[in-house]
Amino acid sequence: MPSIRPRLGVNVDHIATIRQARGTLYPDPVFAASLAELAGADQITVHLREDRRHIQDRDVEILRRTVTTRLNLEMAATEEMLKIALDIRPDMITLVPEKREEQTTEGGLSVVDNHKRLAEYIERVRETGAHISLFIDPDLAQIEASADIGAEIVEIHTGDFCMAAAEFTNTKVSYEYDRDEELNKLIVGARKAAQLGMTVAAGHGIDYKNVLDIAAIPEFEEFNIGHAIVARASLVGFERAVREMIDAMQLGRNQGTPDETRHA
Ligand SMILES: CC(=O)[C@@H](O)[C@H](O)COP(=O)(O)O
Ligand SMILES: NCC(=O)COP(=O)(O)O
Repeated sequence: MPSIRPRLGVNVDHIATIRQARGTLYPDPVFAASLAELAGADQITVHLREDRRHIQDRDVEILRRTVTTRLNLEMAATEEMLKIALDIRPDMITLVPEKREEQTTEGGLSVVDNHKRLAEYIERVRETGAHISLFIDPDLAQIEASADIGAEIVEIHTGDFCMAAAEFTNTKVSYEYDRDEELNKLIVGARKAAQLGMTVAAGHGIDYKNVLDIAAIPEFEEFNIGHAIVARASLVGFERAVREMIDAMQLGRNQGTPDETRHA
């Protein structure tokens, strides 16, 4: 496998989280997106949540006009979001599950349980002309169901592995997961999705350390990373934070996954 680094989609949601915390006009996720692109980001990702807790409609509208790479709109599979997507026409749409009360996205879409509804919804999303991605858990049944309903891309939820890989955390969740088991799910899931002909992306909870093992998995062509980059940017600056993530992704990709960890 070539050691070309995966594409980086920089998620600027949490720049908007800081802005919304005080109801100010700053910091502006639009400016952050431009800085990310200047630093080498391949894509800008935003999640327009139904409760508008961070990204606002105005952000998506301006980003559509200013992003020069690719705009990836994450959204719930609702009528309201479809209308916005048809108006905005992002380059890529990632369908994600959403719960109002969650602190952050807790799991992937259940394509298995919502097969018919999602298949019909995807057909309507195609009218936007966007590439369509489904955010799913590293679960073989979900991956097969995604291919079955015609997903071009799947973004595999890396959150459980990232929690398991966390050495220090202020939550107890990390201890519920086994690191190697979770990594193996990503390896096997990414391989399966690629075999089924889908482009494979990774996202959620990825930081400067755990990215090394995930980027080593050659089937992952794209990463969407937000919280860790925004957190680092608050201390070292946005462009540097993006460049350091790109370097870490390249390092991980170069190191590769040892064959003995690639269980079928
Ligand atoms: C779908 C996903 O993993 C990200 O978009 C994540 O949702 C970032 O935003 P939140 O922190 O609001 O969940
Ligand atoms: N889809 C995942 C994403 O866009 C960013 O998630 P996170 O890095 O903020 O956890």
